[in-house]
Amino acid sequence: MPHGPPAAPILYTFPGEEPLVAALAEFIIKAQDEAIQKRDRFTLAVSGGSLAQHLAGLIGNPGVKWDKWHIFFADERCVPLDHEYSNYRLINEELLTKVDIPAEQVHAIDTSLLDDLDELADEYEQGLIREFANRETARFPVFDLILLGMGPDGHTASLFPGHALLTESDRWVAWIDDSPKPPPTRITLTFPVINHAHKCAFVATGAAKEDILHTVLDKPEEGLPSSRVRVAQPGMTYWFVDDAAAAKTEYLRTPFKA
Ligand SMILES: O=C1O[C@H](COP(=O)(O)O)[C@@H](O)[C@H](O)[C@H]1O
Repeated sequence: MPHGPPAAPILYTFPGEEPLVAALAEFIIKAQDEAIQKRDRFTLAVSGGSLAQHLAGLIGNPGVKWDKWHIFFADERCVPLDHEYSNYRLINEELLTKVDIPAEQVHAIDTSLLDDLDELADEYEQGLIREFANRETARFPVFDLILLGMGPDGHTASLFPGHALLTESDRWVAWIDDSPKPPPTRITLTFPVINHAHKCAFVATGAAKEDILHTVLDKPEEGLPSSRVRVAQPGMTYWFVDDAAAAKTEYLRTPFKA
């Protein structure tokens, strides 16, 4: 199906952690069911950071069909997989070690290439090509779902404010060696990939995110990275936010319905 201009993001707010985690699991399972019905598999890109702990509603959930899941990383820090900074380590500890997903369906970076960021990003992109080639005719891979976080500076994945990568229009996976947040070296999916997904969902919680959420949702013209996530239609962008993070935004709330 051809892609159209992006629709405005949908904002769901929740009174606390527990209802947000439950709703997010329902939302992910619905995306999974739609994907399996149409394509017999579920392709997901996950972020690191605080997102990992918000995936707890999937653990032990009978609705999840783990054998159909193919997990990539929206961004990864260029460190060994057991390093304290590794996004893989976080997701592995919080989720993957607690569920029954085939190991070959989890696509971590190739840590033998940590000394050559160009090679590392290229190898990760090749993994996407192997997964998506001949399945979608689009110029970019079309993930069923990309789960994103947002840093207090408005960054998402490893796309930071003011960085040259914000205008990348060709590569699927890019590297940086000047991340303002440690560690400096990272790879990241680029905006064209993120904005071609079937669905993209941000998760942001806590009062430390209230100012930046206000800017990102109410002043998109400022062009912060998280404001630039606008999935092309028929895809959609969603925000799962708790009341603390939503305290300052005046953006229209939508009642959650999976
Ligand atoms: O550095 C990163 O930060 C963002 C946001 O993290 P959070 O802990 O504030 O939610 C995260 O989404 C990204 O994957 C990570 O590499």
